[in-house]
Amino acid sequence: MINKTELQQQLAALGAGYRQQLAHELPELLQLLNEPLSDRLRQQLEQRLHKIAGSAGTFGHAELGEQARTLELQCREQDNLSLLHKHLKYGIGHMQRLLDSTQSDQPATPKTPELPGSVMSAASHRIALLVPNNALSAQIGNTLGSFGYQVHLAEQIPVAGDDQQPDYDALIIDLDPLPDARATLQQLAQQQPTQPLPLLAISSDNSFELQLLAVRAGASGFFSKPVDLTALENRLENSLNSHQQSPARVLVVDDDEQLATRYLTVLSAAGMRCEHLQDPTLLLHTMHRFQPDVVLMDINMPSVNGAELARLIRLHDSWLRVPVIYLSAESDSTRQLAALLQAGDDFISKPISDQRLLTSVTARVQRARSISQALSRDSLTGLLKHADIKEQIGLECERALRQQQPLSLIMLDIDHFKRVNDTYGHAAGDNVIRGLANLLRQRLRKLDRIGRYGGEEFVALLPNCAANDAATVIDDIRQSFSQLLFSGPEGTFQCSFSAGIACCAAPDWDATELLERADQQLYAAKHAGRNRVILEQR
Ligand SMILES: Nc1nc2c(ncn2[C@@H]2O[C@H](COP(=O)(O)OP(=O)(O)OP(=O)(O)O)[C@@H](O)[C@H]2O)c(=O)[nH]1
Repeated sequence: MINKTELQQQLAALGAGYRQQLAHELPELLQLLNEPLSDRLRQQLEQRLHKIAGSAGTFGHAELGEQARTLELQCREQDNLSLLHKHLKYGIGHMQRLLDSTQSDQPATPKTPELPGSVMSAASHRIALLVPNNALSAQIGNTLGSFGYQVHLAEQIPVAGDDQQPDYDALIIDLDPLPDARATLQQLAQQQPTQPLPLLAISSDNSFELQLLAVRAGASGFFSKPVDLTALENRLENSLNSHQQSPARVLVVDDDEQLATRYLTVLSAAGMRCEHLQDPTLLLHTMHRFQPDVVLMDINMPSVNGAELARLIRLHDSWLRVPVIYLSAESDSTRQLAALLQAGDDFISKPISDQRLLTSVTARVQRARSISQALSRDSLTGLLKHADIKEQIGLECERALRQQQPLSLIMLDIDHFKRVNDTYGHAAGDNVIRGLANLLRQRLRKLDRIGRYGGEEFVALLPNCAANDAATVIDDIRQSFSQLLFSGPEGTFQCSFSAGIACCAAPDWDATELLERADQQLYAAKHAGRNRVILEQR
């Protein structure tokens, strides 16, 4: 991701290019007015003014853009051609003067947009622990360590560095031993950066007042004592996930190359992945290849209009969840509504400021992602549902065969889970399921696929991973899981799981029965006494 200075330089270069283009375009428009105004000429002028009206504001020439919009409307509505001719001549001359009044070596650059916090990679998260009680801090440290977090003990509130980026990803704080918990929370509230990092507070004081102070300090979790450690880890993971999502993917469909480049520069600088599509005939191919989270669509393009393209996207079930936002210089609200009725989700009128563009796209992506998550993910664990993980098995097998790489499939089942439910209750059982799901997610790689296959049964797919390596990884996770302490009404308890592994690899690439083969190994592990991993021998 580029920094603020680089972004400013890039925007300044784009602004200079745009200014140069206007410096050619305006005299050309004036030249056209040397001829009498025909219907064809009037149409041509309307289109060219429309383009300026939609872009000038974005490049910092707001007044010039408004003048272009007024003239565009006059081209559309004024029947008296000689009067129109006079208005156009005067108006375009005024635009020329406005352009001249901005220094060519200092292009009118709009305010640089605020960049959201940096997007983290999948690397293990660093957690600062301000928990002076040794026993509690050891319990939390051990549990989080099992989940793969790097835990650091802090003696005082970690202070953000000069660049406002603290060297930890989340803070867990026990308020009880502090001399003044309220003052500490107030101090935290004051030093919050624009995008606060996850904060989890622990206290035996459950009062409304303290919880409110915690919220003001940016807390995303509040835990009473005794602390339910797996619930704490679960909240930590959710907070980190919403804080550090993978970059948004934005497809910009616009025939105006300069404007599209500016959108791409602004959005990319905020960490988004962007593509510009100029040739509408490549739309379906690009959607398929790039898989955008959101499409920004121009309305008026030479060969096809944006509403038609939005309808084309909506013909396909797999893209129903992708929002289409029209970015258009169309100011007529009846036409805007007509475009929305055909397809599409929102309308943003050009010119659009960089900040508004960023905010609109970010909000749309977040909403589309949470809807998609709710539809395809299991609500208890956030893992893929049965049908989705089965689909992934098919896709990953095809990919493994194509790339001639091994693919390991692991089936896991929690041992004697009925007994857990019967002894500690269904809610405690749910906590165990969630704990195993989080452990798998934290310890496996980003490219691995994990699904909840049945009640307490899970499937993990490890691409480009040989059977022996998969066995080592999952056995390590098995040991960590068996050491986790879960909380029930009668006190704490521990659980274990059994796992079976099958792999398709050279020279045998048969992937069709992979799931069944892993299931047989799982059955063998249960039969051999549980709490073990059995690898298919071939
Ligand atoms: N708490 C909770 N329990 C569930 C859920 N889904 C399934 N279960 C329970 O999981 C238990 C599974 O029990 P069994 O299939 O008999 O197996 P087990 O007791 O785990 O024994 P082994 O697999 O042989 O080690 C059943 O009691 C289900 O009711 C869930 O979402 N939450």
